[in-house]
Amino acid sequence: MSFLALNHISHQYFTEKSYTKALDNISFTVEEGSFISILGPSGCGKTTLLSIISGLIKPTRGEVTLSGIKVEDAEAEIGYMLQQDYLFPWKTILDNVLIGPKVQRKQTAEVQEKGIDFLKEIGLGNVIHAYPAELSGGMRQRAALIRTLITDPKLLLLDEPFSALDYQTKLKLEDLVSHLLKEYHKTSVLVTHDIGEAIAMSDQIYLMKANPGEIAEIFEVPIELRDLPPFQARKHLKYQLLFDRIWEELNSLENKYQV
Ligand SMILES: Nc1ncnc2c1ncn2[C@@H]1O[C@H](COP(=O)(O)OP(=O)(O)OP(=O)(O)O)[C@@H](O)[C@H]1O
Repeated sequence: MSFLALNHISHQYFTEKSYTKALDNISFTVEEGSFISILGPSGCGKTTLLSIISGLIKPTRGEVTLSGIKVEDAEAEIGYMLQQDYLFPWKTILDNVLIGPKVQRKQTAEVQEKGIDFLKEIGLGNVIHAYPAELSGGMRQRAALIRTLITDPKLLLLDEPFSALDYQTKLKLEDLVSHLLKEYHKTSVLVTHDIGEAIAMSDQIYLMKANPGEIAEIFEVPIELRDLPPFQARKHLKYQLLFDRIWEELNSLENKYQV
């Protein structure tokens, strides 16, 4: 049985005057512990696909399963990291991290210790009692990741989590996030516009085309790159070769479909 399986997903948005065929017949599977990226031009349906994987949107056709269970029934197993951190400004970093366990009534001393350990591991040990406004954007995103990981989700959905950060912070955070996700053997799906980020972080890259949204091509990231931290992977010759292939494919898709 596949860990994550998308079976013939199609989705249409209906408005009063028109309808948009956002996704057409998308099927693929993701292995447990792997990291995949969904890459594509604006409007190709990346966010729609991620919302369907999360169970937030029910597709017009098809279904998504997580360990054989429909995602709508596996909500607790799915964690998110979004472009905005959505930390509560009136709560300390530690209290923000412990929101999930609190809501689930699982806020034990052990969980609190786990939260503190996680925060130390990601370099936030000295700000656990600070408030979000006292932290930089990169620090807040790190706290948001820990808030997600503390509930131990089976699947992590990352929706452009680094796109609001400055370039240097983004590169540092890619390394930290990648390290943590590998250490805890998480399965992750990243949506991004950034070819370099997709290559540096993923095992596979699903390139989408628009109108309607379909998987145009799947790129396997060379094993030599997967074993490296993203920052190091970016310096590898195979990174550059794959970057060029994806760049060309994206350009030809844009010319073909006038995106
Ligand atoms: N709520 C909605 N109602 C109607 N049409 C929608 C809705 N959400 C998205 N669409 C349309 O569906 C298509 C896919 O949109 P989606 O936001 O999933 O693309 P995307 O690849 O995530 O775009 P971007 O990279 O710009 O965020 C687009 O044509 C968009 O206009």
